[in-house]
Amino acid sequence: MKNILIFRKFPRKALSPTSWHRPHHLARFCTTPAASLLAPHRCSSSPSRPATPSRLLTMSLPKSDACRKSKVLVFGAGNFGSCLADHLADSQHEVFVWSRSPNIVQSLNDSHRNPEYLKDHIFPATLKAIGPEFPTAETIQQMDVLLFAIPTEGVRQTLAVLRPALDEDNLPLLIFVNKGVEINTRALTLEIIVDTCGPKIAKVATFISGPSFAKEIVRRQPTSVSVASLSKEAAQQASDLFHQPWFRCYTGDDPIGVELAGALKNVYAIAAGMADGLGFENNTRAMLITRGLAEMTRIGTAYGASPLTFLSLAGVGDLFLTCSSTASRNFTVGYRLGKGERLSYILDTLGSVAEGVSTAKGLKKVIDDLAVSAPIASAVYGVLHEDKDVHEQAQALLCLPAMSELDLPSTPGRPAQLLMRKLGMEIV
Ligand SMILES: NC(=O)c1ccc[n+]([C@@H]2O[C@H](COP(=O)([O-])OP(=O)(O)OC[C@H]3O[C@@H](n4cnc5c(N)ncnc54)[C@H](O)[C@@H]3O)[C@@H](O)[C@H]2O)c1
Ligand SMILES: O=P(O)(O)OC[C@H](O)CO
Repeated sequence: MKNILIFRKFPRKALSPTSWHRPHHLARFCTTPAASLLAPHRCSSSPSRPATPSRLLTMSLPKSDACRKSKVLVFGAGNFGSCLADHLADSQHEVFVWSRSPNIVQSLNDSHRNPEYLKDHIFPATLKAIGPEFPTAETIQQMDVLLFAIPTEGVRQTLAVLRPALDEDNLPLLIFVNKGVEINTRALTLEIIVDTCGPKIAKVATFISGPSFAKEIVRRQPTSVSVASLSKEAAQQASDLFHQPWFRCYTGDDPIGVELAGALKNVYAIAAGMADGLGFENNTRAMLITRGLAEMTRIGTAYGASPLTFLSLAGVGDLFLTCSSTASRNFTVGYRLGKGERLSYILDTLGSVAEGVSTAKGLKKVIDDLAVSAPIASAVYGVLHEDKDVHEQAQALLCLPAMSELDLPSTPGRPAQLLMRKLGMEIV
């Protein structure tokens, strides 16, 4: 696969080994009695800033190019944008976060708190918020890394505004963490990037996905993610940027699979939540996770992704997390539907995005186009967007005829091949 690397060498300054081994907020939680090593604890000078289990303080990463300081601009100060900005600022990078909300910008800068998301968390004082105006071309051009943490429906518009500020011969690293499919076009983010920024930029775009609740990352609970790009070098650089003992990165070259997995698992999390809300128990959840994985793999393979990607952190890892926790917004939407609440009321009161609701719509078109069997996703679509009764959909699923367990489509790959052609590349 031929690939031209065009992004700028980053970062510029080397971190000192001390700061690398002990990110700044951890330095405030120095020694801890052995008995409390595993319990998150608090520092008297910063009472609400939670610590990493302190034995991590003794861990260090090998010195490499990663031990350098980058200038990062995060688009979106919601749960995930704020949490990743926090993580990178703690790793001594110079981090800016853009928000459309003047209230969030002011509060992050003045009191180091986000008044709408992760409200209990105190962010590093080094983190700077900008907005509500879109960042200027001058600001964008100073960055080594642009990190997009906004819902998929906002990516096309954001990239269209941003594009004139990008110099194809001197690109920052571009990282996307959204997990969804665009409703009207059924496009993945890689395709949105090709459409708005062109193939040269899309070839180096990098996608991070995996089991990663924002509220646990800010408490430095050990977390792992998949980092995928068509450019090996871009994936490695993104991994170097994020990798820490409590945030482990695993690189790969199947961005289409990683993206699809991240988007699809949200739909199955809604299904698992519905089952819980209806009163079904553990066997049923395990069935939904396993059959959901089979569906995801079938859809992904028909699309042209590698079936193995669905066994990754972005695949089964995130599916397992999101289908088994009430901390998931998608699971919560399903649970409340199962309990009989109306979707419009649930979305009005959720306070944050549940990407599975819009993805189920885009995904339905993908499933129909591919003529792939995805009864669980279709049932979720029926409840969300065709006003079908959740009990009836569950019953219809349970009454499906017996089938073969591990069928994969025999002629996979059309949409991915079309996308690769747009990129001037072929799947090998
Ligand atoms: N929260 C998590 O734990 C988590 C983990 C991994 C991935 N993600 C993914 O990250 C993405 C963002 O999720 P989140 O949890 O931060 O959502 P959120 O609802 O908490 O925040 C979304 C942010 O994006 C902003 N936004 C929305 N539309 C926008 C637009 N058109 N232009 C600019 N900004 C816009 C909102 O104002 C808000 O600040 C989603 O795709 C989600 O699936 C979230
Ligand atoms: O709260 P959810 O359902 O959007 O899940 C958040 C993340 O995607 C979990 O990895």
